[in-house]
Amino acid sequence: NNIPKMLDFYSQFNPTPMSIKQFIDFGLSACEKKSFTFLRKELPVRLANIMKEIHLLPENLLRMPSVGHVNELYALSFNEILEFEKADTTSKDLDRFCKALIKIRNRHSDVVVTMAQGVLELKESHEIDNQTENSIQYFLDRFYMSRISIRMLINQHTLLFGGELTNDRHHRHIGCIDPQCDLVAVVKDAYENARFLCDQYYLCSPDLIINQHNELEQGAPIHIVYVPSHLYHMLFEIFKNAMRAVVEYHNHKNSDTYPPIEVTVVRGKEDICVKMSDRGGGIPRSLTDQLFHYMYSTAPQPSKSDAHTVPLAGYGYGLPISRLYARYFHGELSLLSCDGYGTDTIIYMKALSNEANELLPIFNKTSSRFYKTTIPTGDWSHSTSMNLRHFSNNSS
Ligand SMILES: N#Cc1c[nH]c2ncccc12
Repeated sequence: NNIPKMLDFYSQFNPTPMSIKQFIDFGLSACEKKSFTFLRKELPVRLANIMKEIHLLPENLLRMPSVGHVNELYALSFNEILEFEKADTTSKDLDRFCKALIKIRNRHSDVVVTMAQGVLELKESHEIDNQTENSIQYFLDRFYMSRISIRMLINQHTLLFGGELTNDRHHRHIGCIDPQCDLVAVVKDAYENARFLCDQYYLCSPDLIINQHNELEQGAPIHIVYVPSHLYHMLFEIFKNAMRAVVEYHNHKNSDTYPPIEVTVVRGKEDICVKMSDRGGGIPRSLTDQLFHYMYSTAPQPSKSDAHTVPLAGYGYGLPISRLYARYFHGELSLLSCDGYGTDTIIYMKALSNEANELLPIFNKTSSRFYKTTIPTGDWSHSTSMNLRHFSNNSS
């Protein structure tokens, strides 16, 4: 196929966001033909929307070898799905479609790391100005959100129709969604795994206290219709950062006991929150934004040989991508730190599955304009002494 023409065609359409409720209802009626008919249009639309944006990247990033490689992967996958444009819905075609989706998912498994390498190649070869950094931050948030959404669609289809037996532990799951996800159980699971790494690296780890508050049913366990693997990913990342902060902060204070990490799970009418509070010394407000910056978080990764010395929390892309998982279904991940004391990190999720809509990037004039405009000069005062340059030196 002539890719540029097809790219222009499919990028004209806006992606169609699904809510968790729609994923559940669709999964319960489980019609493979309907799913196939939806995906053979929706997947090319989502791929084309983000591929058009890749081509708008700052020239020097686009020229990086790793970014070129990712571009090729997307073109290949885009083409492979277009093979099914005219296919009818015989069971043979449906089976080939499933196999193609699994092949595409595997092809793209390393894309997060490959893009990070592309950013590193740029960092090591060019001076990065503010506009480039802003474009990269804007792009990667949208690129990784698009990727989360495409992998969600592929996982739902292959889990529902791919013939892979769902292990009985998850017989009630609809694809990768658990209609009765037990939040406290996921918190404990993420804590145990992060604690294992912490013990291995620091030979100690902070304890865990879990509080629950169910505003709608006093004392009842708190469940949510959600994707457990997304919640786990966010909690595991935050636990690693919190444990590292607590142990490193208290080690240099030569205290041998660590304040526990407190997790509070709250169910409200509109939001379900998981707040994690640590007394790990916190970080200054001037640095909190950087935790979510891809440029700042991109450092040469340790090679496989010294993998055992990988820091517990490397501030890799874990936090920015965890925030994307929270935002993907219209939630949020907020980090509120008190420098000198500790940090609260709150994961917000929608309590109602019909409000948990996918949040998808749209390629249009607005997004294109972002890459072209220069950042407006500041319109708030600065604290430098420059303001005093018209006055005599006030130290005299
Ligand atoms: N995520 C997360 C964090 C949780 N606690 C932290 N303390 C210092 C820096 C980052 C964190």
